[in-house]
Amino acid sequence: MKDFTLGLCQFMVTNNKKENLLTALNYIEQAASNGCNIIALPEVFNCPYDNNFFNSFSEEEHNSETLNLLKNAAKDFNVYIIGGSIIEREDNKLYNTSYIFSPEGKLLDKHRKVHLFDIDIPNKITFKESDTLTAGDKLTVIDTPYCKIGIAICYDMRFPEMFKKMALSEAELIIIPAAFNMTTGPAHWNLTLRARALDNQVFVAAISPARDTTASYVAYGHSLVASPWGDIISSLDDKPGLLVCKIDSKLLYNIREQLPLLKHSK
Ligand SMILES: NC(=O)CC(=O)C(=O)O
Repeated sequence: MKDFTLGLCQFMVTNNKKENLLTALNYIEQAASNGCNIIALPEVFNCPYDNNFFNSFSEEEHNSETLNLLKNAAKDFNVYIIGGSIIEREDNKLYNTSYIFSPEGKLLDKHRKVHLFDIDIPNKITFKESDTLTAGDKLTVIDTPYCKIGIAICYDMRFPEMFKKMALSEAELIIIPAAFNMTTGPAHWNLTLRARALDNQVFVAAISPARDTTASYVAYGHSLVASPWGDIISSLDDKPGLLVCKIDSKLLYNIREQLPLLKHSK
């Protein structure tokens, strides 16, 4: 692992795909001009997070205006892009999928959300992703010249065993496009992200859409970076914003040496 600068783009997602793509591109350009080497977008960043929109906003990988834009942006700005997630369509099935591009514009890998968000908290929030989506079934850890990056999507973060597997596959940074809501966000967002970082002695970066109180699903916001010590080293509030965070590789090496949790794990 070596030092680098991470950019998290937290913006408002609307029901106009073209507008969302333009916003994403503007944020990527701004992050690149602030020296970011790795830039990440929110969960389902080109479409409202709502089952009613998923099918009509879905795209096939081989013919996707969103993936073309991300690929070209990665090349034009010479950066790694963790493309939040989009609704991917394949063989009449829909997936919540994150695509990762290299600075050469090469598709390095993709991660399909493994744990679908099916919850029912009476009078608070009910959501059933499995009404429209199919779950992914693989772990995603990619190698870059900066560090090994694990990818998880939102509800995946609640499953510590998945994060342990990524850490054992040598992930040093885990990036999580996510969209918690106004019930689970205040209760669990910081706690869960800090715990995943501390347990696995990795940097954790979570990127949410900005909060839109008029949306059917109101995202919590609060994109953040947690360190391998388990503290929050940089964060946003609920409004649109760009988070630029310098990642100090020494921090990870020192913490792993001084408190060798991964070595002692049985
Ligand atoms: N939206 C999700 O996938 C997860 C979430 O909001 C939560 O776990 O809370």
